[in-house]
Amino acid sequence: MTLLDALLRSAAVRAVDHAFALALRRIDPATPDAVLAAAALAAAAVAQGHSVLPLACAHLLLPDAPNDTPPPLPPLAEWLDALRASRFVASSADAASETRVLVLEDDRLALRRYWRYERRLAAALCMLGDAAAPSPADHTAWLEPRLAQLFPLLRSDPGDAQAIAARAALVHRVLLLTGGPGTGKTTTVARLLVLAVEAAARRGEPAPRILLAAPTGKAAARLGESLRTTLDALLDDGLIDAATSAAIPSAASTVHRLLGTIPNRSVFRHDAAQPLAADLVVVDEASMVDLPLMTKLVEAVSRHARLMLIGDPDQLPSVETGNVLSALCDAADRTPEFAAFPGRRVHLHRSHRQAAQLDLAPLAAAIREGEADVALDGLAAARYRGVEWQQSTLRALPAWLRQHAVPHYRALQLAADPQQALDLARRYRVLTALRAGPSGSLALNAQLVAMLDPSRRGDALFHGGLAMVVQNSYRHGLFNGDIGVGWRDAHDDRLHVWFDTDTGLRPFAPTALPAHEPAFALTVHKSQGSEFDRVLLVLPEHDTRAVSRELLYTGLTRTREHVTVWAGEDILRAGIARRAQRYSGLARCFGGILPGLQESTAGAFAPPW
Ligand SMILES: Nc1ncnc2c1ncn2[C@@H]1O[C@H](COP(=O)(O)OP(=O)(O)OP(=O)(O)O)[C@@H](O)[C@H]1O
Repeated sequence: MTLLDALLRSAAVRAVDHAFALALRRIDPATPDAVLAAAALAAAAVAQGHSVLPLACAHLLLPDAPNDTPPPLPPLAEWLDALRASRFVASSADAASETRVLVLEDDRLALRRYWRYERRLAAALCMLGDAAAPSPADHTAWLEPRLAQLFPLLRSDPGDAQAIAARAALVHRVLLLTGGPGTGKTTTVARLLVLAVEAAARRGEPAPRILLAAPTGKAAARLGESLRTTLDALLDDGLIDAATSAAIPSAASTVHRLLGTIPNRSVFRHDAAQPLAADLVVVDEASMVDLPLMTKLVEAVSRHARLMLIGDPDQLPSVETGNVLSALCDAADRTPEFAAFPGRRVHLHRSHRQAAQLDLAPLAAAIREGEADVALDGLAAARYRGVEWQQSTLRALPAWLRQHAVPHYRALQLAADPQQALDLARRYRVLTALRAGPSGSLALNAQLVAMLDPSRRGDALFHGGLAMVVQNSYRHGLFNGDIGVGWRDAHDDRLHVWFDTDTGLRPFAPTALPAHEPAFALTVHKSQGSEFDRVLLVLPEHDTRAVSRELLYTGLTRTREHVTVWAGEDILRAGIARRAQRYSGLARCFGGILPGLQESTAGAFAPPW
């Protein structure tokens, strides 16, 4: 059997990756098996979120199922020789040739499409950063006293990161504002927007046109609400005037909507030729934005505008390709020694959220730092308020679900109207590490559906049922991850599924819904950008690569009040030891050497490609 076929058989590549390699073989039947296998693996890597495949690490991408041993890969030197000799493989120097669908840099193989996205993104960021930045000298006289008013901590702590972020936002065209939950990212954004408006007024200019966006409708709604609450408090305290408050929008939209989707096209209305009508673009939950979307977003920001990307790079990266926010943070952190990132990153460390019921921060920190003993000791001693550890088996789970989860979901059926049902749905959610298998979201959804409405055969289209759309449908204005509630109208007994969309609460006929599945149990990946009062986090019984530090951190931090962790000690320990590695070439695009990448020179960045 060829290596290519063996990879398909062991599920190391998908049928679609295999078909991609076969298409290359049809073009050139003499293409060696090693090249075809590398092509299929590079395509499979994209599906796992990697934008490049370091061939030396390719074995790490093979499935880790205990009884399905993946085939051995070719020795690296031979593999590289075969690739270099292939008509389908470009080195970056001759990457302009369109027939070369793969690009090989050192031992890093990429699909040309994603290689180009990374370069386009880096070029677009450099264009923004290159544009003349306003001189900080304009503001200095008034800025410091004003900062001290808006950021009172500055008086006792000159290193207050929130104030540093605000200062940076006035100077840099590109700002990455990062931090964990409750570290004050939104609070800081509100205040730095105030400063941007006031700075323009002091220069005698009109207020900057500000646009706010987030990858999902839920995250956008949360950003808008949270900014408005902060601004209203500043207004009430007399710290800003009504004109300043009015200059800052209180509505955020999804990134797709901001860019203007065109039905059935992957390009948007706004691009470099038709940039967004904005002087300042703020994108929250940026860790969820994948590489192609981030590229199109940054290209659509006008050359004279500023861009702020807000997010938590410790969370799992976007389900799609590219650990974009993390890669940009990497590049920013290594500037100027190793890279030339055209902006600034400010990280907020301190959590300010005071929840009487929940003390998650020390556990989240131990997991982030990989300190398994600290985390497990704390869990075993019930030291983290609001965190409960159930070291139980999956066999015991259905009874627990019936007792603890089902009452929350039953409450949806008794709600007064669809809006109240959707509000109630935010109170509780079962989260899983995996989609498949006995601990996966598919199995737990099937159990929960059967408990809630035994007449259903697995779908959630019943009164009070929660359904999640799993594909983008621009026609419906529904996007992958949007969750709706089934609602039977008392007058005509017809069931509709109601969604909170960009344009408000909307009903959809079940037959008209895009692809969907029950949403009583969500994978942690799908839960990103959402928060719930209470969460049950279910881990598998056998160790798997999917359980990582980032997955645990993201799953736990979805909760506002209480989380139950259903997991054995071994799984937790293995998960805390593992990092959700994503391979990306983006940081290298900023013309730097990153440690471990074995580059010999730090070439200067030279856009555009
Ligand atoms: N410097 C500060 N001093 C006191 N309280 C603060 C400070 N910064 C933020 N807070 C409070 O901490 C809470 C969390 O702040 P905020 O919502 O801005 O955090 P966030 O990082 O945006 O959170 P999320 O992860 O939910 O997006 C809010 O109640 C806010 O008022």
